[in-house]
Amino acid sequence: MILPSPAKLNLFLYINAKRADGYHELQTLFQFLDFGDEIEFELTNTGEIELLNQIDGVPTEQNLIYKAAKLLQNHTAYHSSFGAKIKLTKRLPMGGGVGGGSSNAATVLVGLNHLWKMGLSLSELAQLGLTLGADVPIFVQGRSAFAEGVGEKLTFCEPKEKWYLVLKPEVHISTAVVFNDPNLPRNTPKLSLDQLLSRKWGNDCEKVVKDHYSEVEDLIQWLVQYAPARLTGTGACVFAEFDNKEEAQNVFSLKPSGVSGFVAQGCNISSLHQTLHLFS
Ligand SMILES: C[C@](O)(CO)[C@H](O)COP(=O)(O)OP(=O)(O)OC[C@H]1O[C@@H](n2ccc(N)nc2=O)[C@H](O)[C@@H]1O
Ligand SMILES: Nc1ncnc2c1ncn2[C@@H]1O[C@H](COP(=O)(O)OP(=O)(O)OP(=O)(O)O)[C@@H](O)[C@H]1O
Repeated sequence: MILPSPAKLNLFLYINAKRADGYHELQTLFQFLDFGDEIEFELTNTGEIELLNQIDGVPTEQNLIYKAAKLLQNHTAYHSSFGAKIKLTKRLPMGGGVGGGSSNAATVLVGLNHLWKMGLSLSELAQLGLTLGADVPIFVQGRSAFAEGVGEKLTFCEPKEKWYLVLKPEVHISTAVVFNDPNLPRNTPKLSLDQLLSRKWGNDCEKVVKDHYSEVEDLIQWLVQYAPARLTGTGACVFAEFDNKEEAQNVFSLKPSGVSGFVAQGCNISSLHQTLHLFS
């Protein structure tokens, strides 16, 4: 079985506080894209989790695909003979702010729960997923949402499904480093979703990321000539929104050299959940 592992954008992202455990309280609007990785599963009865390909620089034990499969496997001893061979087709930039690793973890949790017939609900899987990363629950739930807490308190909503040009400069940005930056704004007042929806959208990480990475600043400056543009997550990807695919593709064809990217449409039901008919 082959399942999609889509990207997300943070259409806005505000940081409201730093918690005692070091994590930050956020208010963010997540939407999925109809573009992402793919994960192929073959069931086995060996009890082993085998990754058929590796990600450069990520040891198997740290690969979120492996961690998610082990987490689910260890959740009930009853299923201990269930194993899987897993193959990843990677298209999403790593450390890009489009949630590739978290999405991979969620596709494995939802996919193996289905294939191993474990019967866990999406809420139970989201709770398990939160132990792997703050962005895993949204991918498990599979519906666009306004997120609070560290990203796990979800209010589902349906932002316009616009077309996006997503571009990545040639830099890798660590989420932890951005959140640890002393100059990061951490006190944006919490607002209601209605208040946030009616304002111009922004990302509190953008200024510190631009200050440290001139490539990000330059790319945003270039993109805003054509359309509203900003950072997703903690970067490095930036995105611009368009009303139709042609306009997005036109600007893509003009992109500066050394920059990679893709054009995709926002979607309020993730391609994973559409494939598994989870909401039909
Ligand atoms: C920036 C976002 O992508 C927005 O969607 C997410 O909040 C990040 O989610 P993620 O990549 O799943 O992040 P995690 O792997 O859980 O955390 C990586 C590191 O980022 C910091 N972190 C992350 C999320 C959060 N709400 N506050 C934080 O301070 C912590 O230092 C943590 O050690
Ligand atoms: N299956 C995986 N796919 C991608 N990255 C993985 C995976 N497993 C572990 N990682 C590690 O997680 C790091 C972050 O990867 P990811 O692609 O999720 O970043 P991101 O898009 O910035 O995420 P976010 O938007 O959630 O901050 C990588 O640099 C890599 O070391």
